[in-house]
Amino acid sequence: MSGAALQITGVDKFYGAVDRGVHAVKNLSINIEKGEIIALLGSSGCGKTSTLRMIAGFEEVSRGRIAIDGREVHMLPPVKRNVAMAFEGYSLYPPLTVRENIAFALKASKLPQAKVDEKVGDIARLLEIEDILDRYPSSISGGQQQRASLGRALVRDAALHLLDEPMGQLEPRLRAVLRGRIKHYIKERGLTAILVTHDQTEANALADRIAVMEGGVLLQFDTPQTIKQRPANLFTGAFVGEPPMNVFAATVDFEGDGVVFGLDQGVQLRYAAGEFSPAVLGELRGRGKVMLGIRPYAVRRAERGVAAKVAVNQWLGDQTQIATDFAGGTMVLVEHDRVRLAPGEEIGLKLDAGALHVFDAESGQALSHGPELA
Ligand SMILES: Nc1ncnc2c1ncn2[C@@H]1O[C@H](COP(=O)(O)OP(=O)(O)OP(=O)(O)O)[C@@H](O)[C@H]1O
Repeated sequence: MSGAALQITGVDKFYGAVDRGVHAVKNLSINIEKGEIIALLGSSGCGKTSTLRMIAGFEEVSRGRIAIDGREVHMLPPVKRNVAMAFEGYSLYPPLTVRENIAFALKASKLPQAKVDEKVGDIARLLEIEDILDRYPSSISGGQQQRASLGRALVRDAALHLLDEPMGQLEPRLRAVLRGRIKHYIKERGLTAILVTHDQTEANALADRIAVMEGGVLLQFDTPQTIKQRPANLFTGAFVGEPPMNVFAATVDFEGDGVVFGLDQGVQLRYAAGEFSPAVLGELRGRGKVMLGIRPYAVRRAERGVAAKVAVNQWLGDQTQIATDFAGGTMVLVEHDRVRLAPGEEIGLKLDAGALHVFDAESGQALSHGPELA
């Protein structure tokens, strides 16, 4: 069973009757290696919390199997699964101080008191909660409770650390600082962690691999870089990346030695056939329609490019985001310098073949990324 820390095989979750209730997680299979940090990423209601709760044992598995460290656990209660959890609603014990709450998690390890004190001190420093260690949960803020709960989970020795939106209540500066520290802490100790988040920055910063979910279905499970550069489908392409990928419906035609994508309002994007591999050309041939995606960072201004009209131009202090009216929709581009363009100005856009993502018009499955097949 090699180094698999977690194996989820064909798992379904129904709330209510099997096959009739709410189908929250659909035929999920996923393997996680020891020492990996995984993010379950998706919009509200996509099934990520249900997945985490099934791993923890707070929700029953309707179908399928879950194994931790090679041992099937889906029939076991939470305490028998050897998992440490920081869950919203999995609250601190009110009669114990923050220090006692965190130390309590170390009870089973039977460490000498000095060692317990050291561990509690270390994690409190890391999470910036040293000053509230002797306070009770009812007298600290939501963000402090969240960090205390995270500390309680992280100090524990466990096969899996499950973190549900662990920094959701923290302000952005603290969240950014803690992300780096938590990642370092987890990696240094070789822990295996699964994080639920709807914040892609958090997923990108913390995770070795991201599982993108939508409608209870796992859409892609890969490194942050691959998900950005080679999204497996239109949903992932549009969901991951900020600002989001520009997406346009297009017809495909072959004219002479070239490929022509026809967009709304008669806009045509023309490419030499040589800009795509023969396999991509084969994939495009015979397809009436596709969806085209291009990231805002990859859209370039060019005098003789395709016409677009500036709608909104915003300088964000470190980048300019320009939204243009283009082919009956909106094409957003990002430049690193400050760009002075007024709304209503006409500009030309260049969409390099190398930056085009082509998706099937019906299924949304990726067909090609730049010149290569998906
Ligand atoms: N106890 C429940 N009873 C019935 N349906 C539920 C229950 N819990 C979740 N669901 C439904 O299951 C689906 C998945 O919910 P889940 O909480 O797993 O999503 P999520 O991606 O974690 O969302 P969020 O980010 O909002 O927490 C949703 O349609 C939700 O309404």
